[in-house]
Amino acid sequence: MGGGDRVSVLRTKPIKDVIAQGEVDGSDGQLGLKRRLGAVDLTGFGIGIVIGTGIFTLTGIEARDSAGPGVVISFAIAGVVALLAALCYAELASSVPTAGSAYTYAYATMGEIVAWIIGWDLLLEFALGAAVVARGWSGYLAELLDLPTRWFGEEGSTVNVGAIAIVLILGIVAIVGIRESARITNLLVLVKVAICVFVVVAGLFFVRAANLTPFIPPAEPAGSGDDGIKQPVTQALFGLEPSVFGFVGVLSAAAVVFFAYTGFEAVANLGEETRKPKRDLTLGLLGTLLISTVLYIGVSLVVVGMVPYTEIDRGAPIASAFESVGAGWAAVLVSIAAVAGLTSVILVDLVAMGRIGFAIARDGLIPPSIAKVHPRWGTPYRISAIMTVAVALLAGLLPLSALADLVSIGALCAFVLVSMAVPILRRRRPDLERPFRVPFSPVLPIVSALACFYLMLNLSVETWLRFLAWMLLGALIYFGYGYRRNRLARAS
Ligand SMILES: NC(=[NH2+])NCCC[C@H](N)C(=O)O
Repeated sequence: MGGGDRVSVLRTKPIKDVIAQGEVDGSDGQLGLKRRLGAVDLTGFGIGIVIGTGIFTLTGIEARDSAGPGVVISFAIAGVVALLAALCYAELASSVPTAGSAYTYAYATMGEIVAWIIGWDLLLEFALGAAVVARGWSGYLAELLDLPTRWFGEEGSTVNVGAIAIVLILGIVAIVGIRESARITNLLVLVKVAICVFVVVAGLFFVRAANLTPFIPPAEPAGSGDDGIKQPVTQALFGLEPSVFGFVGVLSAAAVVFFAYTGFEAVANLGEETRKPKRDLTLGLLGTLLISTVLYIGVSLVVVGMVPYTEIDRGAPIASAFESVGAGWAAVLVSIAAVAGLTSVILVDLVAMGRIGFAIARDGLIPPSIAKVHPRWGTPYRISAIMTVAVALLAGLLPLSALADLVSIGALCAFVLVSMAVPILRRRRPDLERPFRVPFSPVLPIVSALACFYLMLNLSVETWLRFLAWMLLGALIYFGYGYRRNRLARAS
């Protein structure tokens, strides 16, 4: 199944090459990473990147503007869709452990151009994920410590010093070592998960049934806000009347809060650094998703149960819910959890981003010299350093909060393709060893792809246009460089 007999943009990378590449040991000094992680570390990285801005801010906005207490159902729906994608990831990651995740699976199944599209898409998701959250981190810290918004705030700051600083510091941690990154991530995860559990348990005492009825407020026409390129693609395509609340509101909130689940795929990028990848990648991916879904449902239920949805705070819904019942001290804890959460999200985004870039550069689709692994730290330090600086500049100079949807569309696009890769790989390489198998294939992977695509259609026309612009830039780079210069092209 080599590429030589195919139109070259569709050439595929033989699966045995993919596996051999992943097994190169970093200690040879060459293009290989070192195996230093176990199942707990992987789950730590997963929860590290998942629980962050989403639960701490989107809960309030979506409950108030779109779903009411039904936002709990939105979190559950988004969690189920993410879980379907995670099952598909688990099958591919455990049978073909790599640093490139979706990019590499596509290279082995759907061909080079699709691989490049996913790789380029993942770079967008992870780089922008880090930048958007760094911006939020800075704003949160400014509020907590009363820092000047000129340098730290979201609005009106020219150069966001806080965002640049946090990206550079965490970028250095990511470069210095995967063990160091794992230790810090695990610590931050412990803090935020403990506080989330506390929020759920303590919050239950303040839940009032009256706040939860009606659970899904009746649908009503939306205000005039969502016109033109701001409207969801579904609405633009099918001419649906814009409405909020009701079941439609719950669904559109599910598309937005999906952001809160994005990032778990980062675990699949650590396949070459895991000691027992065949077992632990599955545990890491599914463990992350199960724990996060339970916590999200618990936290959102408590928030809408404590405060009438019409009065929920848009900026800091959880902290102010506790303030409103006179437990202001709990609000401090919640702020600590938020800062810990956002910090770990940025760190894991930077770690994963380096692995994706590493895998692409190793294949020569971008210059292979930047894939070099540091002899002592065992990390792809060149590509990580280049991308960290790029992310710091982005986060420092651009008001990014509007771009969070671009992170979601990037994740969803990868999920669609990963889901499709599962049945394709089963037919092409039927006797590959598969430590984990998605149940009910191909039905479940197809449902997963359709559900992710449906959520993509719920994002705005504007987001789609930006996404297409990024892809166009990618096409220029591919045909200008990678198409001719990559390893498979040179070998044929
Ligand atoms: N690669 C990413 N998708 N990064 C962003 C992760 C955002 C995270 N799920 C949150 O709620 O804050």
